[in-house]
Parts: sequence; structure tokens; C-alpha cells
Amino acid sequence: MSSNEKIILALDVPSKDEMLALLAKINAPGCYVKVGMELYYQEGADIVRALKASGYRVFLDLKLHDIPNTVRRAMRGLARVGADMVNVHAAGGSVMMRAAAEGLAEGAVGKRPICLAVTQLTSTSQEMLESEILIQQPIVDVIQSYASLAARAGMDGVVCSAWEAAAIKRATSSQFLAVTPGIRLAKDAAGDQKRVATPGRARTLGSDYIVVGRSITAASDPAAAYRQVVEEWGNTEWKTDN
Ligand SMILES: O=C(O)c1cc(=O)[nH]c(=O)n1[C@@H]1O[C@H](COP(=O)(O)O)[C@@H](O)[C@H]1O
Repeated sequence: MSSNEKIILALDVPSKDEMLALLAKINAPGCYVKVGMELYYQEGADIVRALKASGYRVFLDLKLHDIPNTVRRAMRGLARVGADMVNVHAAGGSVMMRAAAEGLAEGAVGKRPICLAVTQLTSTSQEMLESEILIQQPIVDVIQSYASLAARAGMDGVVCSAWEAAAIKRATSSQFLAVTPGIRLAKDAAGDQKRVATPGRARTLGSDYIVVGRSITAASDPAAAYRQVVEEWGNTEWKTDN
């Protein structure tokens, strides 16, 4: 397994030209990248096809959240685009998640893409959960409950913060994926993220994949920052006592 296989680089840039410039700087051919709303809404499905044709693995992060019929039909189309991983919001409910999985299976040309459910965004704090979303439980309990629902609805894993990775595996199984954004190198500011961890800490806590954006993309030397993330991840062991 190559050392960067579990590091997903968030290509949060507004155009294909900027994406190509960033990828050239980082120089990690075939790495895992994430196309999110900023890039996809400008460049469309062609950006995913171009990345796949160049050998990258692609997480298409569009966080679908709609009625089941719409999500099913949208996923049918997205599966044809060829992404390796896609996501929905778990808050859409189990019927919607099941419809997403079915749509992907219907549209997939080969293997169906990994489908994840976003539990609570890493920009959500306990305080926000209670005062704005009006959920009064501890955030980790909410995430465990969403993970369990997602597993029963046929999802392959969830998006959560590294701090909930072990809890979601306890609620589901060790194979159920914890894909964790909110990753920062120790010296970097959290910005809008509320539940953050360093790459090494995320590995210790049980993340299967980490999603890293600004700690790399906004660094003065993105290639060096990418290498540091890969090294920190690779030099850390998962602790079995989580
Ligand atoms: O689904 C996601 O990828 C996602 C879920 C979540 O809860 N939090 C989160 O930050 N993300 C994405 O992960 C990336 C994190 O970017 P940075 O904060 O710059 O590292 C962004 O592209 C977000 O859209």
C-alpha cells in the first residue's frame, strides 16, 4: 500500500486551471483527490473524467440531501461519471440513503462507488447542535446513531471528525469507514472547522481516510505540507484501545 493511499486532498479551487497548477505543485500522481462543490459547479462532470483519465482516485463530494427519488436518479447519473467515492447527508434519512445506494448500483459501469453519509459537519460544535439545530444530545451520540442508521441503509461508511471514529465503529463494525475532514497540521489555524485533529492524531483515533484541504492548499509550500501530512499519517500507529 502506498503511504498516501488514505490521504484525500481537497481540491477546493474555483477552476480547472487552478486545480492543474495545484496538482503540478504537489506532484503526487495517482493520489486520492476530492472534488467538491466549488470546483464541480464550475467545471461539471468533465473535471472528474479528466482526473480519472490522469490516474487519480476521486471522491466526489456533493453531499446530496433531497427526496429519495431525486437522490436515486442523481446518483444513477453520478455513478456513470466514474467517481470512486460519493456522499449524502445522513439527515436525509434511511429511505434516502437506501435510494442513493440503489441509484449508484444502477448507474455504475464497474464497481459501485463507495457511498458515505455525512453525520454532523466538522464545522458544527456541540453548542451549535443544541442552539441552532435543536438537538440536545451529545454530538458523539448523534453521530453514532446516524452511523448505525447509515450502515443499516447500505452505506459503506460515514464522514465524521476523527474524534468520533472509534465510536462509529463501536456502533457499526470495524469495516465501516470513518472518513474524517477537519484535519490540521499542528501549527495551522482551525478557521471555520470546530472538531479538528492533526493527521497523526486522526490515525491514532481510528480514521480510515483523512481529508485535507487548507493545511496543504494554503501552505506557502503545498508540496512540503502534503509530504508532512503523509509522513505524520504513515509514522503513526492505530491504537487498539480506542
Ligand atoms: O464531506 C466532506 O468532505 C466534509 C464534511 C465535513 O463534515 N467537513 C468538511 O470539512 N468536509 C470537506 O472537507 C474539506 C476540508 O477542508 P479544509 O478545512 O480546508 O481542510 C472541505 O472540502 C469540506 O467541504
